Amino acid sequence: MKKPVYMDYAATTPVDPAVADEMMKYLTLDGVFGNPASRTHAYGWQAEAAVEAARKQVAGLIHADPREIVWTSGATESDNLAIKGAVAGRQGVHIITSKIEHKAVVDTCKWLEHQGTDVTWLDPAADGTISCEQVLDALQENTVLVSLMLVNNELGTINDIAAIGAELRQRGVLFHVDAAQAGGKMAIDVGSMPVDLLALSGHKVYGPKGVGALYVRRSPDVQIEAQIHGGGHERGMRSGTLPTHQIVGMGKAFSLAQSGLEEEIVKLEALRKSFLAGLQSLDGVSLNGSESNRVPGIVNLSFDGVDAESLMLGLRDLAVSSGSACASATVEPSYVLRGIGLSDEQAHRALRFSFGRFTTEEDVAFASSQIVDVVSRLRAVR
Ligand SMILES: Cc1ncc(COP(=O)(O)O)c(C=O)c1O
Repeated sequence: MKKPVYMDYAATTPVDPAVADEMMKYLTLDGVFGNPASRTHAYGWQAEAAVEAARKQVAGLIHADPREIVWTSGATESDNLAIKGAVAGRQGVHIITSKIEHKAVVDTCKWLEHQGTDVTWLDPAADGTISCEQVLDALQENTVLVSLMLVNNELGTINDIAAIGAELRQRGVLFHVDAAQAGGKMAIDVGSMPVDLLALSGHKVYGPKGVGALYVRRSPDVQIEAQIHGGGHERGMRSGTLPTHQIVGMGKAFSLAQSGLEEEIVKLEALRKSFLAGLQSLDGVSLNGSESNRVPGIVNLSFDGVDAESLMLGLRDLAVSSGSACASATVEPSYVLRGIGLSDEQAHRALRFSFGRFTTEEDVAFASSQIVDVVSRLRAVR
């Protein structure tokens, strides 16, 4: 069976072949399979050296000090560690987040809310962004943390994290940023972006699933409570034997992302233009989220008069996502699209198309022609 054209890079990316090759060297007896925490023999030392080299590569992409990188199992865990770790043991505190964060942040903040933490849930503007003023207006004397995403996973929109961070730094409020969808898609420099905690994921950047990192600023020094206890790995912040092959994979993936970043952005911008140009013959198509403040590889579109579920069924030769979560038998409209002001009906008409490193001009031309055909057909039988 011919595989559908993959247009769901925001869900996950294929592992780059160069990354897979590198990972294979860290698994078997003839490779570096030791436990990086084994201090008594060369097997451990070699594994530890590989982990530290990868730490440098991941730090490199965001211009951090390698000592500021804590390995985790993915951005979900990084978000949990950052948010719970910043609030742990503090009574009567207040935190701020938005209604369109990823579930890893939303559900973590809801859990804290149930434990008694006061949470302000900001409403984004219709373009999908949160403004500096909104954050400043929501601050209270007891605010200890703000958590916002850099790039929204459903819309591809970018928040002005540098401006918000500068204000929060002045006021001594910790700033956590979920950058899972930003890594490898835009330049990130923690030198000019005053954030304290920043979550990254391996599998969104052509690395393996099941590995991620949390950037924890050293200057000024940020203290968080560990959420997983055990052998005291990662300077006590996250215990558990480090998965050398996963970490080496994430390191290689991040170094490829760094060296190819500019070229990749140019390529994705061109693909996006071609994709949208291919849809020009259709009317009643609207882009969800800001026109300009966005990464090029994620495009969320609503099609007037067409239900996204039917559209997806018609687009059998494309792998896309609706951004809706299936809860039991009913398909809930995306809370992100509802969050930017779309009605349930409008949210049900949206699909997310995301492309990446291995997408070709032929792929996007095929995708847009399929969309034109299926949307026209569905509209004709209304
Ligand atoms: C914005 C955002 N945050 C967090 C996550 C969770 O990342 P992971 O799959 O590495 O746990 C994702 C992945 O979908 C995401 O898009």
